[in-house]
Amino acid sequence: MDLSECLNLADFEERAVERMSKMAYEYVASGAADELTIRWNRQAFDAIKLNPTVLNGIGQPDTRLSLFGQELSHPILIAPTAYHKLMHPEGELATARGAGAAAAVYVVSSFTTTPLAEITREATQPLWFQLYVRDDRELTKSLIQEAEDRGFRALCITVDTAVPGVRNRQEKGGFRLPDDVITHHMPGPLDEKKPLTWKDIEWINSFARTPVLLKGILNASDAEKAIQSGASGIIVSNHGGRNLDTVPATIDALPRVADQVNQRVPVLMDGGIRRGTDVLKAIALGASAVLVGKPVCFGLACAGAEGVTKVVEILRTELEIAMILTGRATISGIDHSVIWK
Ligand SMILES: Cc1cc2nc3c(=O)[nH]c(=O)nc-3n(C[C@H](O)[C@H](O)[C@H](O)COP(=O)(O)O)c2cc1C
Ligand SMILES: O=C(O)C(=O)c1ccccc1
Repeated sequence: MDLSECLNLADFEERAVERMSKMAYEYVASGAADELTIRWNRQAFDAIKLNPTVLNGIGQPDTRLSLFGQELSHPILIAPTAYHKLMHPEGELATARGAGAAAAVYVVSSFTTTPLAEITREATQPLWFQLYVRDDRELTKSLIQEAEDRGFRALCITVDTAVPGVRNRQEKGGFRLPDDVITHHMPGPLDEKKPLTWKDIEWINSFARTPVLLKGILNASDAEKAIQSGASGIIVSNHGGRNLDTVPATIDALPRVADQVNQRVPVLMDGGIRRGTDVLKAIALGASAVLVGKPVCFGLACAGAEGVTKVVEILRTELEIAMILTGRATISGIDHSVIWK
C-alpha cells in the first residue's frame, strides 16, 4: 500500500482495519473487559501540557542514549507482541527488518510465530527477548539460554499475566490461531498452574547472563521488590490495557515508580505512546526509554517491514521536533521542567 498516506500513527490503524481480518484486528486492538485502561492510557498523555523554553539555538537534537551498556540511537523500542504472522505473512522477519532499518531495538515475544534462529539471521539491530515463564521451569531455563546463546541482549520477564485478562472483545472477534501459524517456543496457550513468584525471579537472575527487566510493574512497592530480587531494569506497563482493566494509565503510574527506584536501575514504560510528545513526556516523568505495541502491529499489517520502519521513524521525527520546540538538545536534558505545572 502507499505509505505516503500515513503521516501519523493513527493513520496506520485506520488503514490496517481495512487490510486485516476482523479476527486479527480485534486481537490487536482490543483490551480487557470494558477497555477503561486502554482509554486512560491515551487520556492521561493528552492531559499533560508542555512547558517550552525558546531561543535555545538547537539545530539537530541528539536522541542517543546508553542502556545496560548498549548504545541506542533513540529511545523508541518495539514492544513484544505475539503472533506477527496474523498481521503479515512475513511475520517477525518483517518486524526484524523494519526495526533494523529504523535503528530500533526489537523485543521479540515468547509467542513469536517465527523461530528465534531465523529472526536473528534477519536482524541488523540489537534484539531483546520477552519471556513468559511456563510451568515447565526446565523449558523456561533452556529458552532463556537459547535466547542468550543466539545473542539476544536483554530479557524482559512479563510479570502481569498470571492469567490472561478478560478478553471479551477478542473472543467476540473469534480469536483462533490458524493451523499453519506456529508458536515455536511456546507449547500451547498460557494456562499455568504453578504461579510465578519473586523466588522465580531470583532463580532466573542466578543464571541469566543478560540484564533482566521485569515488564508489568505499576507501583512503588513492586518496583522495590524487583530491585531486591536482582532485576536490572523495570518496565512500567499495564500490558496495553489488555490484562487487568481499571488499573491506571502507565504515564500516571510512572512518576511514583521512578521516584522509588531513584536511578538505581533504568525504568522504561509502555502504553499509549502515539506521538513524539508522548515520548518526551514519558522521559520527563522518569522513563529512560519507551516501547510501542499496537502501532507497530498496524504498521506491520499495512506494509510489512516498511510499515514497521515508518511507524518508528514518524515517532522519532516527532520526538526530535518536540525536543527542538521545547529547547531540549539531548535525552538527558529532558527533565521535569518540560512539564507545565
Ligand atoms: C497484539 C498484542 C500482543 C501482545 N503480546 C505480548 C506478549 O506476547 N508479551 C508481552 O509481554 N506483552 C505483549 N503485549 C503487550 C505489549 O508488549 C505492550 O505492553 C503494550 O502493547 C503497550 O501498549 P500500546 O499497545 O498502547 O503501545 C501485546 C500487545 C499487543 C497489542
Ligand atoms: O495478547 C497478549 O497481550 C499477550 O501477551 C499474549 C498472551 C498469551 C499468548 C499470546 C499473547
